[in-house]
Amino acid sequence: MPTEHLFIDGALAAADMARRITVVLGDAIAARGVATIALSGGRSPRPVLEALSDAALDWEKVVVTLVDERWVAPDHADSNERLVRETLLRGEAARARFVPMKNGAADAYAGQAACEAGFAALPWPLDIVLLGMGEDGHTASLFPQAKELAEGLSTSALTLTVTPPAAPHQRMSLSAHAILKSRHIFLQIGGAAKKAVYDRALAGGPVKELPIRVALCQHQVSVEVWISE
Ligand SMILES: O=C1O[C@H](COP(=O)(O)O)[C@@H](O)[C@H](O)[C@H]1O
Repeated sequence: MPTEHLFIDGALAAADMARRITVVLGDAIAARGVATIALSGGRSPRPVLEALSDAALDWEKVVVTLVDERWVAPDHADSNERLVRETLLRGEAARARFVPMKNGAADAYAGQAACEAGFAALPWPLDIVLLGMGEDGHTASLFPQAKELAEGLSTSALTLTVTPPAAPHQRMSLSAHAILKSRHIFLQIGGAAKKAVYDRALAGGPVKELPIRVALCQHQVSVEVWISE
């Protein structure tokens, strides 16, 4: 079972999560000289990343990358790289090394090999994989109904290309294998609708219907969940 941190307010949850991330990254630097974190996109992480940006960390020793990315230019409004650059990689935190998922290839399928090579060169296991969840139960870009979902759940590669069935843009995503090859999984669940999906995912059912189960229902890596109303 995941460890749950319960908050009445999303801002308090975000501040607490940022504090916990700071501790884990600081401990990683002390133990191994480097700390690694993979971040999700979407709306949920914004306040966490803004708070984390002010953390007193040796940012030169921090590697920041992504859990998933939309195949759009890095200045596009839907770009997760843009989100991370605008919210986290400011001030002292700009000294962190950012490893993007998007590269210069014409599309995500053509860019897959270079993306995988970039991830293979990271120091594994990653210290933190910060996940979000959609109301359809997707996490990273592992979408229910996606034709690539079976691959995402079974491949030994770290990344894969996904065309979401009902969301815009081709995506790059961490595979389930990569998500579980981390020291800590942190998950944000904000609002009643997501909480209901989260509860359903904990209760059971096939991973292909609620892919978030891949992170929640396993014994490989510790999971902490920040839940807010
Ligand atoms: O498409 C995505 O959605 C999920 C959830 O996003 P949110 O806006 O509801 O927080 C996100 O975790 C994932 O990284 C993103 O690409």
